[in-house]
Amino acid sequence: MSDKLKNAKIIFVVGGPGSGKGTQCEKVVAKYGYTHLSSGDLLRAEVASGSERGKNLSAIMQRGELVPLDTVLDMIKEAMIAKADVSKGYLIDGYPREVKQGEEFEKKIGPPSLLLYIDAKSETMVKRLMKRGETSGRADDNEETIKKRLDLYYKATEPVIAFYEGRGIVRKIDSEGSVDDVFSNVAKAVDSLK
Ligand SMILES: Nc1ncnc2c1ncn2[C@@H]1O[C@H](COP(=O)(O)OP(=O)(O)O)[C@@H](O)[C@H]1O
Ligand SMILES: Nc1ncnc2c1ncn2[C@H]1C[C@H](O)[C@@H](COP(=O)(O)OP(=O)(O)O)O1
Ligand SMILES: [Mg+2]
Repeated sequence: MSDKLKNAKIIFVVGGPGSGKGTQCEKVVAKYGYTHLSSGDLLRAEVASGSERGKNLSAIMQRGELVPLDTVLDMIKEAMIAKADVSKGYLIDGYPREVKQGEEFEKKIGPPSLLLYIDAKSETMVKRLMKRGETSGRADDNEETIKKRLDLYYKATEPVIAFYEGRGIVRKIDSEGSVDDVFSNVAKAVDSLK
């Protein structure tokens, strides 16, 4: 356990690909000043660095699969420590994507105070990702990979919700409405933390 993160306020942001996690996190940062760490963004930065590790990660992500737990957890922990002196709290976006990731995170860093479950219909997520794919330049925003990512989400990530529901820290947010309507409910959930 790293002392610097001992009492850090941690919010897990969990939801399917294209549910709106990143969009809502940006609005939480603007309003509350939290530190937004997106597992996907950290991984894409590693890929962009051209490192050997990045090459391996890129192949996995293009297949819509999960990268190794230790890799993504170490990257998140490193990024959290780097901001520990200035952070008001952390939005961990896109992690955990399976129950054992949550367990490992809690062993190495600490427990979450809240889990924001960003919930959208499958067809909505596909529609949004296909649209995002027109401009994102992401190798995983294509029909075939989107399907794999959705399958993986329902199989591996939805059990994360149930795991934390047992602790009473899950706030389910309907993400079908407009960005602002969704955010008004996200803000209520974050305010409940104060
Ligand atoms: N409430 C919403 N209504 C319509 N489009 C949305 C909404 N939230 C996000 N989007 C769009 O859907 C795509 C996926 O959103 P994003 O925040 O990247 O989701 P995630 O991080 O969960 O994959 C983006 O192009 C984003 O602009
Ligand atoms: N916690 C995690 N464990 C394993 N792989 C992860 C991960 N977070 C992200 N990845 C990999 C698999 C994802 O399909 C890919 C993109 O992640 P992302 O940017 O969070 O996707 P999205 O924002 O579209 O939901 O990176
Ligand atoms: Mg995202």
